[in-house]
Amino acid sequence: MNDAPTDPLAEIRREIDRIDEAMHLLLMERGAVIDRLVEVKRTSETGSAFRPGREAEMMRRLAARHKGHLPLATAEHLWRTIIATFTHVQVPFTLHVEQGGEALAMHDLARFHVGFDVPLTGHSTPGRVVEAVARSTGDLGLVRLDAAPASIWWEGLGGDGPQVMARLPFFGGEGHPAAIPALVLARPLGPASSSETTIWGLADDGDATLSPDVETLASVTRNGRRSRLVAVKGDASPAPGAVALGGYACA
Ligand SMILES: O=C(O)C(=O)C[C@]1(C(=O)O)C=C[C@@H](O)C=C1
Repeated sequence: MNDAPTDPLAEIRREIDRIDEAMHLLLMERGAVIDRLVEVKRTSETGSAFRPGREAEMMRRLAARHKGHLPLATAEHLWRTIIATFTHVQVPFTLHVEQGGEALAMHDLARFHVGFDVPLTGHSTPGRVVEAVARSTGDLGLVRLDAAPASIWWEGLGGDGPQVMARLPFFGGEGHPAAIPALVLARPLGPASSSETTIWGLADDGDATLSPDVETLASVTRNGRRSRLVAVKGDASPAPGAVALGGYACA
């Protein structure tokens, strides 16, 4: 009989190694499943593998089962990195990031969401991000949600051009490491996008009032003409003449 005392630290480390190996094996297995997904998914229709509605569902489930010491933001970052990496594996893309003001926070937000396999290109204004996404087939854009921006940058959204696909931070909350408010842009993705909340652009002479459930995200007044970017739950137009500019799912 071997009655040598077991080293509790060595035992715990063996447990950690077992868990790490299982996680690594599962991640590699996930990669093989993605290979099968590529064959059945009709990515060629949009030129992008990004599926924001599906990602929102996955994030909600992640939050619902989350407990213990690991911060939810860390779990979110790990999964965002995994998902973005597998999005890039399916169809390579660049993330165009507005880095005019708050450049460091925007860079952190980008890396929090896409990890390090997705290349980033910085742009000095949101308008340049919109143009870069418009010129691409499947690139994504990240623009800061500034309530009083220097330009009506959303004039470049809509139609066949870039649209709003997600709003960040998805969870946010106290102490979130990447909480700068921003919008994710992409060329139209068809049914892969979400319109739980829709985004609209509208202009008036400064006299139109909107219903209280309309959230104004940004507003610019020029020569007495006010242009606003607004968000509304559901898909009902907030005002006559409002132009739909995308939509997103919330946590
Ligand atoms: O479900 C898909 O369509 C996928 O491409 C898979 C996956 C993932 O890695 O889970 C990757 C990209 C999408 O944005 C959503 C999810």
